[in-house]
Amino acid sequence: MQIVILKNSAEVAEYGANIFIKQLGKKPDSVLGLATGSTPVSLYQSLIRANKEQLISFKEVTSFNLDEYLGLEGTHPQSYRYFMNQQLFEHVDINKANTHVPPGDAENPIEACVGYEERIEAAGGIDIQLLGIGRNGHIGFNEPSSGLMSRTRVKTLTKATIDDNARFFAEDEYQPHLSITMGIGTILDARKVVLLATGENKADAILATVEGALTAACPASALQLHKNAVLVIDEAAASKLSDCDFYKHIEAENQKLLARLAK
Ligand SMILES: N[C@@H]1[C@@H](O)[C@H](O)[C@@H](COP(=O)(O)O)O[C@@H]1O
Repeated sequence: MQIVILKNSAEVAEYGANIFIKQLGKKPDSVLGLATGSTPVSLYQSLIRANKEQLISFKEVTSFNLDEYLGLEGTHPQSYRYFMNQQLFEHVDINKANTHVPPGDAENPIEACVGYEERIEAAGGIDIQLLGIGRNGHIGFNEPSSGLMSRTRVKTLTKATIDDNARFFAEDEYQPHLSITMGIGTILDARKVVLLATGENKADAILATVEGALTAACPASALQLHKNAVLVIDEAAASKLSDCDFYKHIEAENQKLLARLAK
């Protein structure tokens, strides 16, 4: 796991955005795995800017989002489809027909999950998957106890996640307690994974992800198995790691080596 510790959330967003900008420069028809939540919003803003400045194009991009609330239509303001339209898709030159979010209004959610996996496979698999992390270590909506090889399926949300996300719903509004989410196995199949985390309230989850055991109790710890996973985190999210200086030293050495090889 590559661990990049930066000063603040603005630097995290910029670093993360540059990974995606480079990816699209190298492969304009990339298959992107996208995420929702508040953490990736600034990264999406950087991508929108880069698109407007014609540094990158989304014309040939296909995208697959991690998850969706079960029971919400894509037009519902709290649905993740709506979020993606608002935060990214409507501001860049992407062909909306090539954007995929699990269907929260599927009549048969079980079949819809199988179909989602088939579409990812037909697109050639995900080149680069963006992730946030829940306070309990969830990725997508893979809550603690999720199978480490799981595929896209219906998942019940924990009370902690429902409470954390309650801020997005009005008090009298229906808040779903079920979701459709890519599985941990689906995420691990992506050729590259970029997890962003900022703020002190993510410090325990980051500690468990980086230094804890590989366990379904912390779904993000599965990234320890990934060949090409990078964690981009700020000082606050890194604050419980045992040796931040060592992680920073490794990263500085990595960068030196890359700079030497690029000459
Ligand atoms: N399903 C999403 C996750 O994909 C996201 O990582 C998490 C953290 O969100 P935030 O970035 O707002 O802390 O929230 C939700 O539960």
